[in-house]
Amino acid sequence: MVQKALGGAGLRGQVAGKTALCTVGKSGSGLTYCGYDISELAAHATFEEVAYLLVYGELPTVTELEAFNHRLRHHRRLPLALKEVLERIPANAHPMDVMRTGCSVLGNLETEADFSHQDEAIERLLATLPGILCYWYQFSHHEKRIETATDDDSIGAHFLHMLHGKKASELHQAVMHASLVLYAEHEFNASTFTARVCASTLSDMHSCVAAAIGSLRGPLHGGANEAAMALIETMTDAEHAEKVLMDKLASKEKIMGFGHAVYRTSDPRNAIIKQWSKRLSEEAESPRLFDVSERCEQVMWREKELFPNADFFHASAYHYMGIPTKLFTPIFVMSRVAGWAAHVKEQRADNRIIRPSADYTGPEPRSWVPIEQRVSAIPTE
Ligand SMILES: CC(=O)SCCNC(=O)CCNC(=O)[C@H](O)C(C)(C)COP(=O)(O)OP(=O)(O)OC[C@H]1O[C@@H](n2cnc3c(N)ncnc32)[C@H](O)[C@@H]1OP(=O)(O)O
Ligand SMILES: O=C([O-])CC(=O)C(=O)O
Repeated sequence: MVQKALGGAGLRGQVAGKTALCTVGKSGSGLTYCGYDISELAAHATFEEVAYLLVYGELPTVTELEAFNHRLRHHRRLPLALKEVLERIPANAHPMDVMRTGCSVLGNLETEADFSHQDEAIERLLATLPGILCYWYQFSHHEKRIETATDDDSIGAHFLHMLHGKKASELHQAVMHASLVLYAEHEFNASTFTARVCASTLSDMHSCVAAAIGSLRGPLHGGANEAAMALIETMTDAEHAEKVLMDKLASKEKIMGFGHAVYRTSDPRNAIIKQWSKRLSEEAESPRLFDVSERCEQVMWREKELFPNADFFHASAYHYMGIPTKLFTPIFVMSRVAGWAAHVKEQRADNRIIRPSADYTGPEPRSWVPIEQRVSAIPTE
């Protein structure tokens, strides 16, 4: 017998499986990765340490981290065939489509032979996704064929180096670490659940990650950081921000970067990225974007009791680092691939195909009608 869906639309509140990777909103607003609080990880860990924690289950020792970092640096070079595909993707393509295609092409060229090679596939994806994005971006926008094998110590610094053509400052490297740590993992969010559904069919790692990229692309999920930027850049100052938001709320528009499916009072990642955005605004001596964002936060709480999620202050932070808006969501991919891959491993380790049921809402059984006797159901003009 089909059970009626608990928790209503969107499977909200339903437990759909087990994970040892992450808790979201357990104490109302908390977030942990493998038992470590997000505020501690964002303050002390590099992104690579967090990726290691997720993929291998424990924080690395000094030797393990050195070896991991070495492998990630060593694997940055893109295969020629992948570069040739990237060169054919036009400049007006959506960069998330570039990421999805890049992941897919890599899967063709370096197919995960069997699950005993999953860690190699994961490390290669972590190492190459920034290069896939920047190689396409620089070629399609500036006709430059860049070298994707930089000697930067971290994935964040490596990305900024390829994007700007010079080494990133200490501050920008620190912001990238925090940002990538914050985005790395979030339990059964839409894109991770997509990856797990794909993994549950015993599919390969690249298919799981490509499917997850497709889910992350939408503005209700990862795409919200770009949509938030599109909103705040229209705001000339805090007073104007107030007016824009009040008009939008009056016309029942959704404000991207606010609200959450699980957290009820705050998203713990917000306070952290907000602090970094403030630091960057001070460095840039350009407070407008930070000020309008802060006013948005006040208005949304006052009017709707909605709070900024991880995406909202990421918009101003990334903008202050000179990152083009359309590259915001792909950065989320560079980070979340660690979480997706960890979930794929977890699913594979204790698998049963994910196949829920549906409440049927269609017509009662009816008789077959031969085509010549059918009356069109489409209204004529
Ligand atoms: C990293 C991430 O993926 S974080 C999420 C990024 N996404 C966004 O920022 C997009 C904007 N936010 C949203 O669309 C939603 O808040 C989601 C998708 C994140 C969560 O959706 P839900 O779980 O369905 O939201 P929830 O049930 O809390 O919504 C409650 C009410 O608040 C409203 N609401 C929720 N978010 C917003 C918002 N950003 N702006 C205006 N109203 C909102 C809903 O429309 C709903 O109103 P209703 O009861 O009159 O229909
Ligand atoms: O958990 C969610 O639904 C969305 C989210 O914040 C994330 O994936 O980081």
